[in-house]
Amino acid sequence: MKILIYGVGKMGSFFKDFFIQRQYFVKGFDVDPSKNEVEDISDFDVIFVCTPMGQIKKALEHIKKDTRKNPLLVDVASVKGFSVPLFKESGFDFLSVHPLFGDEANVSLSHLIIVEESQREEAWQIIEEFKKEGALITKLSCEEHDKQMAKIQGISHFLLLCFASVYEDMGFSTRIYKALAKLAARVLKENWEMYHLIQKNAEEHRKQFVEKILEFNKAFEDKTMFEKIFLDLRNKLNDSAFSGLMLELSKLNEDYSNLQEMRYAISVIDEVILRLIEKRVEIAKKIAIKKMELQETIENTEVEEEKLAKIARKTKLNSWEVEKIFRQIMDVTKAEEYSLFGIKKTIALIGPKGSFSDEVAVKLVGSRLPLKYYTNVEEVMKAVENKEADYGIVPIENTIGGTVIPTLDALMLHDVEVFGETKLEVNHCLVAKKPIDFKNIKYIYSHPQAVSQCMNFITNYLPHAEIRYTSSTSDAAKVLDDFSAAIMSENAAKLNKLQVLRKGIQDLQERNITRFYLIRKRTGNTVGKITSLFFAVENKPGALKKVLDIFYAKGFNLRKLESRPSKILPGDYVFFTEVEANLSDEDIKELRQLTTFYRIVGRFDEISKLDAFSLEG
Ligand SMILES: O=C(O)C(=O)C[C@]1(C(=O)O)C=C[C@@H](O)C=C1
Repeated sequence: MKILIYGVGKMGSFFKDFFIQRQYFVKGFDVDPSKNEVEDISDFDVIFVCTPMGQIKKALEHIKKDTRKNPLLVDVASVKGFSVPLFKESGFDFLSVHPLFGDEANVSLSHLIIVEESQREEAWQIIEEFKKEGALITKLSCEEHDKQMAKIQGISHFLLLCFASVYEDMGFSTRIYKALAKLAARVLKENWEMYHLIQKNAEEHRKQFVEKILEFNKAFEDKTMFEKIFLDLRNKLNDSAFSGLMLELSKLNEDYSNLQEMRYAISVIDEVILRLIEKRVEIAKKIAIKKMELQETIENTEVEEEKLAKIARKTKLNSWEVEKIFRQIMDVTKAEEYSLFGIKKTIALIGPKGSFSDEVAVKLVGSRLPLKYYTNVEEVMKAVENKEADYGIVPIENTIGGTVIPTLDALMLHDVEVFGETKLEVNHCLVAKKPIDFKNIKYIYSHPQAVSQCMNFITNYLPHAEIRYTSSTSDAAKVLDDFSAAIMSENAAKLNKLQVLRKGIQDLQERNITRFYLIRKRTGNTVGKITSLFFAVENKPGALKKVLDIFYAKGFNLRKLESRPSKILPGDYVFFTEVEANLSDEDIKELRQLTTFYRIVGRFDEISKLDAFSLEG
């Protein structure tokens, strides 16, 4: 296919380069000899007529006179009411298009409006090339095209010409003033006849525009009116960017044959997903304001779980993976909802939702702070130490199971401090997917600590069942089948939609209390009626007694005393104690003399509510 570009101005050059880059045979013809590449225009299959509008008629006459073939002509003029009749009169087959270009940063074709189609093979090939480039194709009638262009071009040119008339170069400028001057200069470089034709079509739009200017001129005298107009316009432009994108989306089809087209389609879809997530967040922020007014928590797990279940039912894809995406979207949404109220702090705890730590967190902050779930104490401590989370909740002791050793060991290793403690009464329940006789339960799933707290019940009622440990009580929910049961809190059972077979199965009825530490990255500034610390003494008789004597002499009661291997030498131990006193610098000085090592883990009081707004740190 041999292509002639008739008129090698700005538009002509674009088409010339476009087809040369795609390996076509292309020549330029121009009245300017420096741009002209051919003497003979008779042997071309396609001729793009890119002359100024006032010269189209002459160009068509020239082509008619000189051509031997029956070329397909391409009309690229921007006022179709003017050009199309001329092409029709010429008697040639022609394709009439209006190419629209991308923004400043992207000068390639972004949109091709087809006004007159042609059944010729060459026309199909040309349009395919534009589609491959990623141009969106819209079909409009001649009248419709000119009507829309009269508005789009007519008003913007009018505005720029008015601006040019008041523009003054003052040697300094703002970005917007400069940008407008640049745009106006661009318009003024073009052929005035074409711009006059555009303005002729835009008479009505110009009139409306001038009326609007006068209306605004009056309204802007009033501050409230200005604010209203300003904010309404802001919304209008936001929405129009969005609806433009949706229009692009609606034009995508699945009939692609080439990689570039498919990639473009996906990039449009990605952009739509992104804008939809942003829109989703904006609406959720409005929900957040309502929730605050109604004193409801930001997080509503019931709403979330219901939505996720619905999504999983609806998707044709891997529902587990799709659910993960939506969980992530909800996390982003919640973070934005929280930040609306200036809440950016997060709490790390052992999850999943419904765990005992989760119950504590909800009790402490009423889920006014975003919660980050981890699988074990070590991970929670690391998250706090690395500032992935601002606070952490870790279990330290249970009335039945005793000290939570992994917590002690992790406190020793990580750069965190305890700034508070809180207690939770733990009530274990035996749960299952549906009602089941105890004798038919083959397996019991739960966390080792929960199992150890319910041993009497298990021995008496479920002696035949095999115990299988899981990393958390509510993780057990995931592995349940029709012949197994799990031990977890009533809260976790509710969250996992499980049946409670028996409540309160723990050995010590009413007294199964777990104590939790509230931790944060070490600041060294903790205060409270209790001090937690590690210390080590020389390996000789009476060394520990001397330390204990200090506490005795000062009348400090010890709530707890544990020893843990130092993990350096066999037989080497580190002691952990909770002293019922706010140890002063003086107390610590005395300690230093009698110990080989000591470390204050924190001074703290019992906390029953954490005020998300006044948390320091
Ligand atoms: O429905 C709400 O309350 C919301 O704030 C929205 C949303 C969500 O992203 O879907 C976010 C937080 C809630 O936990 C539940 C749902």
